[in-house]
Amino acid sequence: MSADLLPIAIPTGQRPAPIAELFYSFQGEGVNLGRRALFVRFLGCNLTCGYTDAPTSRHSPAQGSMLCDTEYTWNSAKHDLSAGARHLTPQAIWDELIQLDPTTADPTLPPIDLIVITGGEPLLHKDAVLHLAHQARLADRHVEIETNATIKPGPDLVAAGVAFNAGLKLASSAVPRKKRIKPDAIRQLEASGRARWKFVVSTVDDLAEVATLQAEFGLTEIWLSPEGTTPERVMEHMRMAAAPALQHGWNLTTREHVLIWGGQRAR
Ligand SMILES: Nc1nc2[nH]cc(C(=O)O)c2c(=O)[nH]1
Ligand code: SF4
Ligand SMILES: [Mg+2]
Repeated sequence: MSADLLPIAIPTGQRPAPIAELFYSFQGEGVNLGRRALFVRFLGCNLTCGYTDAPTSRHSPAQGSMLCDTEYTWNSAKHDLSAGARHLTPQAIWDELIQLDPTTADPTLPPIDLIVITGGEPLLHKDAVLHLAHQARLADRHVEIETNATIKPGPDLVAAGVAFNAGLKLASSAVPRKKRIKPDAIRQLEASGRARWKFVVSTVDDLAEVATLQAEFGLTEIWLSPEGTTPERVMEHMRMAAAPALQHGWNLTTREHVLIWGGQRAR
């Protein structure tokens, strides 16, 4: 980890935050694809991908083709959010992560140097995320935050040295543009120099919108990610996106956990 970062001040805020799951897997997407990682998944999201508004019943039909693959973190009309969820202080989250790390039980194993913080939208729980980022830095582990890029990360989190997998949502999510495109947040993330822009794609219309957003906001590092919770859909959308990605100078990730485990939770 680079030594040019600001000094660390561990915040004292230890308000409990809602956790959907903690798990150990491979980072299934992006620049660290295939690396072993410890995952923190927070509950709650400020968007409703697949729906224009928060669904009111379990039968509310989806309006978008891009569906959220973790509806169990926010869609209370369809899921009992309290089932299996826990409220943990940021330090308790960190302590459990360390217990999940197989290196803790067997120090002969190579250490896990990556922590992935996801949701839902993890930046709704910024104090907890900041605490985890500081602890990770002290332990010389990298942090990637999977965010929907609608919330400004703030200078503290940027100074903590985390990377942002900034998953801007497209029209195919059915979320109104005003809610999913927040120019100030996008600019702050881009200016941090630590944002990789991730777009979940399944159609050529999605690709055209990626090009428009890239030009509008001057996004530098773009990753396409194939929509889907089955290996077949992931492969179909990778094949659709491959040639345009090469042509535009975009990277293309797979979703390794879907190829291996389909849509299973905590994988
Ligand atoms: N293995 C694995 N890698 C992931 N990368 C980002 C994930 C996410 O849900 O944000 C994810 C996930 O759910 N599983
Ligand atoms: S931003 Fe992510 S977690 Fe939130 S609804 Fe959209 S896909 Fe789901
Ligand atoms: Mg996922």
